[in-house]
Amino acid sequence: MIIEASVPLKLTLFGEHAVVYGKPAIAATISEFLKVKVTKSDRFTVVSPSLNLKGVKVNLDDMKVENEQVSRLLNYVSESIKAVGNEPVKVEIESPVEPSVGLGTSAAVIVGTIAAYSTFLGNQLTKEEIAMKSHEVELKVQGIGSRMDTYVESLGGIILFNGNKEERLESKLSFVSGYFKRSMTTAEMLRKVKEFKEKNNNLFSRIIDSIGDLVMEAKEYMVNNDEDGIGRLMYVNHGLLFSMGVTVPEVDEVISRARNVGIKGAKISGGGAGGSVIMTPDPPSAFLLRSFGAYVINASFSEGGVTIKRIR
Ligand SMILES: Nc1ncnc2c1ncn2[C@@H]1O[C@H](COP(=O)(O)OP(=O)(O)OP(=O)(O)O)[C@@H](O)[C@H]1O
Ligand SMILES: C[C@@](O)(CCO)CC(=O)[O-]
Ligand SMILES: [Mg+2]
Repeated sequence: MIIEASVPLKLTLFGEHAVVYGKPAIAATISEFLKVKVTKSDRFTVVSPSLNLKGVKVNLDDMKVENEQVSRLLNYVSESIKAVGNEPVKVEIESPVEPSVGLGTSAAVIVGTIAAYSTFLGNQLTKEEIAMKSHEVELKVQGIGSRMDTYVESLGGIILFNGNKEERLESKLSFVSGYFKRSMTTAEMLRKVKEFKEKNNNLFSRIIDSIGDLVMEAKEYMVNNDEDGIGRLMYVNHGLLFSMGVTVPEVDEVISRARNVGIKGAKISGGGAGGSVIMTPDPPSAFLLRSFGAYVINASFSEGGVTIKRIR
């Protein structure tokens, strides 16, 4: 039997990082999908051609991986397997993008593995159950993190996260997105933001309060399809992320240039330190991203979240 889960990647439209400290945020699934295939096997194996390990196949028997770098790359997969069962399987991951680009690849690996492996074991979970289990795994591996990425990729759509509530949003707005090489993973950036918080507690509170306020304003602009309003807030959100050290010069340059050439809005999307950048869909947006070396992706919104099918 072969089970395949297809998981949409996501954009964080507003509120990344602040959401980890209880502030609202908006995320949306896009039309790029990561696939996880689970097949019967006599030993645990993970195959992921997009992981830059020069074609190494890793044997996860006993869930022990000797090489530390490999272990770090695979711990989202191995912890997801452990959360579901212990019957040996081969897990194959096929990603449309490189790992760690701010598009929720970590969440997609977890959601896909949990969805496919639990179905393989005859225990089909609801999307809410997949979301909940996936968040536990992401938190365990990263140490810090919100439920936003795992939830939106499990259920799909445009979702406002506000405290422990989720609100589905309808909007005709669209975004252009491209990603840059990252200098650190989201887990590392989350620790950096925590250090910033510890050194600047009052300031940090005021910055994330402002992010929270602009997210609630952005919600109104989203549902009213107001691209000018959304664009203005994208630059403000980016500036507040800059102030906490979440951005890198290459990305700040492209955002600055975007404003200079009249693009309505631009900001990073996701964990930062490079990674994904989103812009309003003005004529020069995709060209500008490419001219700065970004890889442009299909950022049109998708609905429905994770899908699971039996291949054989
Ligand atoms: N194709 C893949 N195969 C196996 N593991 C992957 C794959 N893609 C991502 N991962 C895992 O996810 C990690 C990257 O997670 P990270 O949170 O840094 O990026 P992201 O989820 O794309 O960004 P963000 O959380 O900001 O949206 C990788 O180090 C690896 O452990
Ligand atoms: C940076 C962050 O806010 C979004 C990453 O996509 C982390 C999280 O919410 O767990
Ligand atoms: Mg992630």
